[in-house]
Amino acid sequence: MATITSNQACQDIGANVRVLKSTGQLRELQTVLRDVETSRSDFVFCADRLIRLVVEEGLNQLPYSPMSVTTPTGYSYDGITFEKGNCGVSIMRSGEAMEQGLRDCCRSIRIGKILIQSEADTRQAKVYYAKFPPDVDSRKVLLMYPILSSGNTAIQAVQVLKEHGVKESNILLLSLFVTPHALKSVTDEHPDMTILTSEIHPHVPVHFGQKYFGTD
Ligand SMILES: O=P(O)(O)OC[C@H]1O[C@H](OP(=O)(O)OP(=O)(O)O)[C@H](O)[C@@H]1O
Repeated sequence: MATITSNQACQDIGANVRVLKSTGQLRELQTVLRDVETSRSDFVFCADRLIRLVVEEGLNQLPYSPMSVTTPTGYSYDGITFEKGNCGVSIMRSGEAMEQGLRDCCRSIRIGKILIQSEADTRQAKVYYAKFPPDVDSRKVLLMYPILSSGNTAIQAVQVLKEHGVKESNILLLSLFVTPHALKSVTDEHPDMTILTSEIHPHVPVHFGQKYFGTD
């Protein structure tokens, strides 16, 4: 069993933190998502493209085994097959925007959900709902949340997973935009979890959920 921990599509920028390699396409998507003039339709279209890039690269972080197949011409090809035993968990609401990108790659993957809301005055994150596959503690978990601003929501979600028996090292947090502050908070709190993002930047599009779903 092996994993591709570093490849041409992303860079390791510290223990368990990976960032997609910056390309023109990636930069344009990040620009459109930040632009106040972007229509909702363009926003959703570009968000879905960026989500797909992060999800595809997230799948590259999962373990695989060698597998040989026979081609129609009788040639034996030494390929690979990814290990079973993965699941997704989306943090509501904006993490739900990433579910389709994951399903497009892993047709029948199980997807759990967590609802966490921050108190307006204290910014304290509180868990309202959590549903996971029954054997979540033995699975690799692709935790989905597009924006890490303070990081409080993600920190709380990982805590809930740990309370359900998931090992930190089995969690891969997929995010689109992360602030340096959130990155430090999350990695200080949960150092064995892996984080994959498209960008670390002090200004993240905090309007993501509102604009993607068109609700306040
Ligand atoms: O890292 P944190 O500081 O916890 O914040 C993460 C996200 O949550 C907030 O959005 P919102 O409450 O609208 O979340 P939602 O879109 O998921 O509903 C905030 O604007 C960020 O986009």
